[in-house]
Amino acid sequence: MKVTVLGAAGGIGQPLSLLLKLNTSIDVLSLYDIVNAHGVAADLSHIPTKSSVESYQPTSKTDTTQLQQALVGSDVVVIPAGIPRKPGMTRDDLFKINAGIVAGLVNAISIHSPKASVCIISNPVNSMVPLAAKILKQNGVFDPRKLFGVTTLDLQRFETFSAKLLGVSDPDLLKGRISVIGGHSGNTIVPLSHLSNNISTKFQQFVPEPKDLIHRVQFGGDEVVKAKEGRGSATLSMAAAAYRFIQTIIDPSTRHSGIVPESTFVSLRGIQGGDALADHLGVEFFAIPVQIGQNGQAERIVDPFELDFVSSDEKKLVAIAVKELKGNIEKGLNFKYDAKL
Ligand SMILES: NC(=O)C1=CN([C@@H]2O[C@H](COP(=O)(O)OP(=O)(O)OC[C@H]3O[C@@H](n4cnc5c(N)ncnc54)[C@H](O)[C@@H]3O)[C@@H](O)[C@H]2O)C=CC1
Ligand SMILES: O=C([O-])CC(=O)C(=O)O
Repeated sequence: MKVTVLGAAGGIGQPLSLLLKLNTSIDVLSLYDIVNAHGVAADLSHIPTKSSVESYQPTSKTDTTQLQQALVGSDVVVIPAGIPRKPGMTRDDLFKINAGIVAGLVNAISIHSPKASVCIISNPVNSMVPLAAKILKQNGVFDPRKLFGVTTLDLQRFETFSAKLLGVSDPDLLKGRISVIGGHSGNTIVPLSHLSNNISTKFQQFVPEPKDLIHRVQFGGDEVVKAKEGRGSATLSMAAAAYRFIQTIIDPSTRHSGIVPESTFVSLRGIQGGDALADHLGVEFFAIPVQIGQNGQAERIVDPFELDFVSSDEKKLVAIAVKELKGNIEKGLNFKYDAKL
């Protein structure tokens, strides 16, 4: 099992690489960054776990061999490369710079590790995943079951804040019993609390007016950006979230036994159950609970609408989310990337 982190020396990349180094299912941990990849790898290589750590860093602006070597033979590639927000910025403000970075990396993936599962963390996720899908498609290697936008941090926040309000001492108990669907920015983030009768009743009892909770989940990222006062956005909680998601891809035994699996932002068509959902929602990309198969691919969409897990109030939030998502998706698809630049 070879896992490659692109952007490994960053605020998310470093703690995420640490967590991956501690995972005993991984044989090779491949770290790539345009700065300090070797330093991070040297540091991690002093941890006595099974995996070997390799590092790759371009020696000039035109050096593509390092990225190629980092990617070759990868089973999973994670992308936390790109700039983070500062106070006053939206995730959409990151689009121009991050689209160029992500497009270049995904283009290289399509050439050097076309069969890898690709997990995109870089913002804005709502646009980066459509952009990545387009590039993979153009290069003839797109498998919608292997492209994931990592939205697990929204779920982590919903679990954390809900557990406090519900008086649940161990937030783990909520895993698979609440969910977050839609996308990964403000109004596109839709928390769902009606997955199980038990939990739904608890919410009615302890959170009869969920507006504040929903708002906190939707804008949890801003809370961290503000608290960091210009020194970036969520990194540690994000590393934990990405690790949680990657674990479900590389190690089926870590999957929780809740009512629904965890959500991820995917290209719906091409995944079992995706056509019906795309037709129902009127969007091609959406964060939705996805059953991950033995080989780490999205096997089946577990549709919370079909299961009648979405309340009428939540459906109104979904309608708002879909409206905004359409623009985000279009923006990603319209980005012009010239591989020769
Ligand atoms: N999906 C989610 O829930 C979340 C996403 N994010 C996003 O993750 C991204 C990274 O955030 P941080 O780690 O805090 O930023 P950071 O600035 O600390 O790290 C980014 C890293 O990417 C590297 N990088 C830049 N261009 C590169 C390239 N072409 N190839 C390889 N590496 C490259 C930089 O050298 C740097 O080490 C941001 O876009 C941020 O908005 C952040 C939190 C949550
Ligand atoms: O808010 C940001 O820019 C980073 C992010 O995506 C999050 O923390 O959810």
